[in-house]
Amino acid sequence: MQEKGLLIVLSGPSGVGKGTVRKEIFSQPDTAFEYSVSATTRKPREGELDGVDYFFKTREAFEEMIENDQLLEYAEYVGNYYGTPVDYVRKTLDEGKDVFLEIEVQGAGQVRRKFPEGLFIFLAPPSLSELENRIVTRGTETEDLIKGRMKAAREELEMMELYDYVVENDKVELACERVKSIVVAEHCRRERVQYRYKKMLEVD
Ligand SMILES: Nc1nc2c(ncn2[C@@H]2O[C@H](COP(=O)(O)OP(=O)(O)O)[C@@H](O)[C@H]2O)c(=O)[nH]1
Ligand SMILES: Nc1ncnc2c1ncn2[C@@H]1O[C@H](COP(=O)(O)OP(=O)(O)O)[C@@H](O)[C@H]1O
Repeated sequence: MQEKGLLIVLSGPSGVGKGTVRKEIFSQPDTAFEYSVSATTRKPREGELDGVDYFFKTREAFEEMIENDQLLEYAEYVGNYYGTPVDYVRKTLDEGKDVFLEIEVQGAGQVRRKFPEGLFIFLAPPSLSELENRIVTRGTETEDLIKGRMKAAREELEMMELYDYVVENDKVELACERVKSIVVAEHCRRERVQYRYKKMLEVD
């Protein structure tokens, strides 16, 4: 039987740099994880592509996905739905590949209940003021939305203790290295290595 891949969940407050760290990880040629593209009802930002950055959906289409049980998790965040299509995740894990989710903390909580064997990594900002700087300098939000995101961020930071690992995103390259090292260590810690040896011993 094919050994299953590892479900890696990167979460943390909005504006901490999840998207930035994820893009950097996936731009590196030695990264062997598969990225799970999320569905959302938020409008595409300039340069974003359907099916690459997100599957952009209407509210009706998204609600249909919820009703048809097509989402592993979903959350409504600052007025929009975000969710993880479940088929891709299951299929890819069954193929023995690691799947990487980059999602906000409500959704990560749902994934934890469904996939307790997943690897849950919390990306933390160096400070609250730096988090606010990042949300402001990104410049995609109005003042009201920034306030909403900061309020959510404070609550989200309290969820940190439910995670397997906390990675500080001080410098993007360092944060990426930490995430990748954790995944390597996790593979060594779990049955994967033992499983391979068991197979070898069975053959001999
Ligand atoms: N629960 C959940 N959250 C998601 C998903 N995809 C993206 N998010 C999160 O939704 C939040 C808002 O995303 P977005 O509008 O792209 O803004 P940004 O990531 O803050 O630039 C971020 O915290 C994302 O990580 C998903 O499939 N499920
Ligand atoms: N380590 C970092 N140092 C400084 N700025 C960062 C760092 N990581 C991300 N940023 C910036 O912070 C802002 C928010 O990052 P983003 O990846 O959109 O966050 P998230 O996906 O968590 O909402 C962006 O302007 C990004 O360039």
